[in-house]
Amino acid sequence: MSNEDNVELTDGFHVLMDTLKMNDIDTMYGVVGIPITNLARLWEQDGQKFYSFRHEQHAGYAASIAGYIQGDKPGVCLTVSAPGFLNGLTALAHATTNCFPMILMSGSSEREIVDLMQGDYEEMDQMNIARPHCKASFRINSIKDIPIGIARAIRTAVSGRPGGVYVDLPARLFGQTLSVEEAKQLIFKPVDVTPAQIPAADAIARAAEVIKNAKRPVVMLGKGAAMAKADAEVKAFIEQTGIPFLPMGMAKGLMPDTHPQSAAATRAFALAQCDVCILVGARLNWLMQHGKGKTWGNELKKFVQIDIQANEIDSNQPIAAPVVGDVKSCLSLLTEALKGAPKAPAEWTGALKEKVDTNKGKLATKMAAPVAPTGMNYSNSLGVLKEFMLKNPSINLVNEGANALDNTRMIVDMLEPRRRLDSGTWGVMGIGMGYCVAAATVTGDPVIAVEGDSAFGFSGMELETICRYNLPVTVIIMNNGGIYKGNEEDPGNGLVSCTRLIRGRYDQMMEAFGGKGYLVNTPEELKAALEEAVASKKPCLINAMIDPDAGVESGRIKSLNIVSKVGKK
Ligand SMILES: Cc1ncc(Cn2c(C)c(CCOP(=O)(O)OP(=O)(O)O)sc2=O)c(N)n1
Ligand SMILES: [Mg+2]
Repeated sequence: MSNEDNVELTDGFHVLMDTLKMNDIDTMYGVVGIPITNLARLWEQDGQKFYSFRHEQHAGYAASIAGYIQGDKPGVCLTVSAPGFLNGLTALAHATTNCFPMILMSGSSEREIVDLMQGDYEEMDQMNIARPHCKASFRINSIKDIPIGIARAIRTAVSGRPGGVYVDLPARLFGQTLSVEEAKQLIFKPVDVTPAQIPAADAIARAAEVIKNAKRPVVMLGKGAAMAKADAEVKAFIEQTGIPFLPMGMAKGLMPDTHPQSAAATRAFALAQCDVCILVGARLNWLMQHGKGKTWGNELKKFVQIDIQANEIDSNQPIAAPVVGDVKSCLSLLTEALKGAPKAPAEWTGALKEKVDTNKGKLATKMAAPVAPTGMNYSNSLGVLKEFMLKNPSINLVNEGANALDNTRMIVDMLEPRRRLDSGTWGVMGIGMGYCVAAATVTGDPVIAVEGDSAFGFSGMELETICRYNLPVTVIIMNNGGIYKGNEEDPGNGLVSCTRLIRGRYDQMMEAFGGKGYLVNTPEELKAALEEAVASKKPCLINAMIDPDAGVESGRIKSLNIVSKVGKK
């Protein structure tokens, strides 16, 4: 395109696309509509990937977990203005809470109309609405600012503690033009967006001293260590020190769950009895009972905390040895400082090993239990998946629900890092199908999703998306016919229990979109279906009928559900 001076021109669409490509971004997840449909069309015509979803929240979850898996590059979600932006905002907040690097880009109304509240099409002050829910919120008003605006968004999303960034794109920006020459001068790739952040020498010395004097140390591995891809550094530290480790949900597989130093099978005993806990990219939040109470033996432990965010230190408990920096740098230096130090005391590691072996024996008995007439339970069904994943470790495992989440996390061992992708810090329901699309498209590996039947309901329509892109995804519905359980009595007066669901034929839902559905009632049927489904590399859904009475209310966080003191009035 050129103007009367015969100068070759480009426009906002192409400067944005060229800037994203310059930063190795070749994929967007989203839902098209005014004013971004033609951006998505041009993006695909340029040979880039656009995964078109049925709801922006799931496109956003896909972008959030794509960022987590990639680590040094954010996932990108593109939405229309106002309602589309708001649908994506939950996922942006989820990314920020979980420290996943993600960019939400939404088309928007023009400032002058929004600021005078003159009633534009889908009018909303999106940049300011997003700001409290993400690391940063930018608006790009001029075509010349696109390169620096995207560079800022990428660096903010991936550097330091990663998180979500919002980029507001007023519709008129796309129609602005600029000479191709000038655009070439402006477009750049930011240098070193995830710089090493080296901890202070005295912090390393202090932490090494605390660890050397520990009688009953334990390491807690968080998803921050998994996302940092500190696989080698974690292995070296754990094996040189001999210290037992506990992985948080998404850190499973960073060290194989079958490793002899894993204390996961006796987490409660390890946390209550330890005297020093070394937090590696893990926060002392609600998932760890804030580092206090009976979980921790009702006594203050000595904490060593490795975290890239300085103000995470002392968030819940005093930290005896804070080590602020990136996980790789911190662990390498700490391992060096501990060279030659005695390993963790055999008395402690032996006591843990004994407990681990006992608890694993109990679980094995539960997994081998015969199926009751009322259906499989979580143990004898997930025992099948446990065996399958041990034989096929390079499969992405997506997981959400309550009992479906807690039991899968406890029963199914992970052998590889960044393969277990779950509800994360918020315990949000609805991440399932979006995560499946991203895990399959980012890694190219098969995906298995273990879904509570209620959790699946939040994103179930994206089965059509999964079928449209013919992705190697096997969804297992743990169908107990309810939220937590499926047998709660109806309250009478023709009302239906608030926790009950239809124990439906989700397998037929998958068949409706051309995928393969299986209905299974026994572990044997589940095993056969799982093997066939994953081998097919096609979209499949296994509807696993689970005893409605098998679960417990709210999994292991029942205490968070306040119960009325006055009962029914
Ligand atoms: C967005 C959202 N809504 C509601 C909830 C509350 N919730 C809900 C609705 C869950 C579903 C539990 O039922 P399920 O069928 O998925 O799993 P199980 O029946 O196997 O426990 S777990 C849970 O915390 C949530 N965490 N997130
Ligand atoms: Mg359920």
